[in-house]
Amino acid sequence: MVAISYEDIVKVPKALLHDHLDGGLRPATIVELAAEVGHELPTTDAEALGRWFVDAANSGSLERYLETFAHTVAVMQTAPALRRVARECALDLATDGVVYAEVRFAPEQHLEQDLTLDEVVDAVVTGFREGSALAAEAGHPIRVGTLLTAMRHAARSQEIAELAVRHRDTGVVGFDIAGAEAGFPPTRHLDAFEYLQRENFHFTIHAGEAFGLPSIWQAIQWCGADRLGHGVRIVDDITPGNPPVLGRLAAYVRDKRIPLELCPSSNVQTGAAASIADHPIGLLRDLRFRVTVNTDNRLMSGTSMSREMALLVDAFGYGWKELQWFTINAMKSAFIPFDERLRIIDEVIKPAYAKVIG
Ligand SMILES: O=c1[nH]cnc2c1ncn2[C@H]1C[C@H](O)[C@@H](CO)O1
Ligand SMILES: [Zn+2]
Repeated sequence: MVAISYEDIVKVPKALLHDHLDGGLRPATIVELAAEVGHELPTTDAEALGRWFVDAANSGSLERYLETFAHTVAVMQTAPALRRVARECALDLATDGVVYAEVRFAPEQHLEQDLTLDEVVDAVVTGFREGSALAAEAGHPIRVGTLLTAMRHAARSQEIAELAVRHRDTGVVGFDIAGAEAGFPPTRHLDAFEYLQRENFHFTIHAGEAFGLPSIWQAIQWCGADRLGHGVRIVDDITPGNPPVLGRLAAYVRDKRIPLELCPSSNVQTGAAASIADHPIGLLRDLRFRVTVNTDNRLMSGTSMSREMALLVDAFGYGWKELQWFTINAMKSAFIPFDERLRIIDEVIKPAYAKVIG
């Protein structure tokens, strides 16, 4: 069998559920926007800046990895800057062959000048719409949904949850919490999650990345998360063996088909996995958890959706069937309505993979 190349993977449709807007800027855009606002960068050479982000994020600690966002958030403080970054994000994802993406960001981090929360969301959603239109013209149709993130160390989750619900008919499809995990359990934001449930809205929670099972358990059993952002530490509840034995929480996650938004390169950088080959995605896929493949932060990982898949092909020998399975898993787990998900699976994903599977 001929190995699948990165270039082949770019050509097939992919679905991405976990990508941060402020973790995916083009280095050249950061340089330009920083010059406009007088923000000092580690270097003003775009190529060197791209390398700087990856090196700085290769820290082995989530907290240090998150420090790099100071430079992206600093240049995303005006409506035109947010709109541009969102437009370029949609274009870059579409050019990489992503046909469906949920992109998240934290509106509360973009209030340093005089924008309101609603203006921040409007600017980003407009940028995604413009980028998607440009991508469609260029022959790369993409549907981008926005997720609003609240920072878990802060105390604005209820406000951000209400903001998300307010914009649910104009592009916002879900809610999330992110930021340093240790010391900031999801139950701190229980009011927000209960509010979202009463509103029949969707949410995912970053859990089981830098902190283990208690965080995953709270996210699901206390907060009612629809999906787990990362969730990779669910392996701590699986005893190796032949066959491996699932504890009660791991069994629950698998039985209920709770989607895991796994982000291989990001996990290697923050120390959640030793290498791609050692990443629990191999085991979790073999055990048929609802596994999805994601980028997390394309800038900090120097990656793309196609590159993440290519790394998995190299490490685990996956073929087109597995790549299709990841893609359909993601599409089934998306926060847009069922009929739209089905349309993308039946009309876009399955026909394209049928051609390459043969
Ligand atoms: O992988 C992550 N874990 C926790 N927080 C994260 C991760 N990637 C990005 N963030 C944070 C930093 C961003 O500023 C924020 C909103 O996108 O979310
Ligand atoms: Zn993330």
